[in-house]
Amino acid sequence: MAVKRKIYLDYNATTPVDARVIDAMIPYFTEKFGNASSDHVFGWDAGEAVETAREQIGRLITCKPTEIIFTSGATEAANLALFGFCERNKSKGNHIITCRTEHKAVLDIMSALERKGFKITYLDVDQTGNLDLQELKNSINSKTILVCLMLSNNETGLVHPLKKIEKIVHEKGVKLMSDITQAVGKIPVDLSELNLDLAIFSSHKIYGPKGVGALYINKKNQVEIEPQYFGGGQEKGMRPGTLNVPGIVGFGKAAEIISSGIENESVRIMKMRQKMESELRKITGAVVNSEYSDRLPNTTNISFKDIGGELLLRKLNSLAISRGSACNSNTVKPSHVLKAMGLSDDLALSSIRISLGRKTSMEDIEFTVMEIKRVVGELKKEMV
Ligand SMILES: Cc1ncc(COP(=O)(O)O)c(C=O)c1O
Repeated sequence: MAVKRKIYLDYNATTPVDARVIDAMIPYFTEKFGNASSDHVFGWDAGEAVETAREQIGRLITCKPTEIIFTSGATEAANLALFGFCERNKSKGNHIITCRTEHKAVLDIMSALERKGFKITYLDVDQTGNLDLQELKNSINSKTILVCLMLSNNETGLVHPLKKIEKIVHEKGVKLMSDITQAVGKIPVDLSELNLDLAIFSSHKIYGPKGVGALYINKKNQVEIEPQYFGGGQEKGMRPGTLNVPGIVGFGKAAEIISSGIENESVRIMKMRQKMESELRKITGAVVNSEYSDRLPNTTNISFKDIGGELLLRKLNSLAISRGSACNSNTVKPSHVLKAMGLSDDLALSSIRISLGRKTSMEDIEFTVMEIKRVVGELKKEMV
């Protein structure tokens, strides 16, 4: 099908790699191709570049470079964190608390941990996607070793009050892990203030390359995990294997670039989102999910009552938007996040996620609004 105009509005799924990031990476494929573990000049160059990246990332999230372990992405970091933590701490208890609206990268690991004998509490959320902090407090028992709650939701953009959560969890002597993948680069994330014990995030959400991410392990809080892979001892033995030097260099550069512009960019993006939502809300039956909650500036999740989401996306073929999270897009199951918020199957299926980013312009937004209004109007006519 010929598509005249293409607008990318799926920045929560992935982002284009910044040209400056590519420039920074190229030498590490060519003249500086060394293995960071090698003890000679090529290895030293590569090793130094990895350490620079660690510093750049540390500055973005305010943590020590030594607290960062490079992985292939947030999913691998989540596996290492959760299996590694549970294995190391199983003598202290077998209970973990998480939430129904977490990303599959966390929820699937929780199911695997359940099969290994761990007990998982899945906290409910209200219609806005928010947690009941009293319920969190009440769920912690003498067997609880870990609470795992994301900073911001990939589908709705909802931001959890992690600072308050941290107080509750630490007062009970329990450790706190967070999937900060969607928040990093979109809102300021300061780990020295949040006092998380473990955190996971990814390069490709911040205009860096795919296939590289990180696990943060809080040194001050003496968090310990058991390695899950064995080999050459890289990354303090936590993630052995030859390092993806070009990818790591790109991740570092992306972190450096994004850290200087978060505030201005979020104001620019918020303005566009406000304009878009105020227009889309005029469509009869349109509801913005998590609208009045603390939300990422770039994310809109909107339901159109009685309109099939699949048909809507097919007809909106000039817009790259998503139904629920990218990992769900091949299935027609309603989003587990929207279902947890109490939406019916039909309403959840009629929801789309629009996520704005660096290349989005006001003109794109005007076109998007026009297209959505036109297609929803057509679909409504077809229904009568
Ligand atoms: C909240 C969240 N967690 C984890 C992931 C997985 O990240 P990665 O693709 O780096 O494995 C994603 C990506 O979609 C995400 O949005």
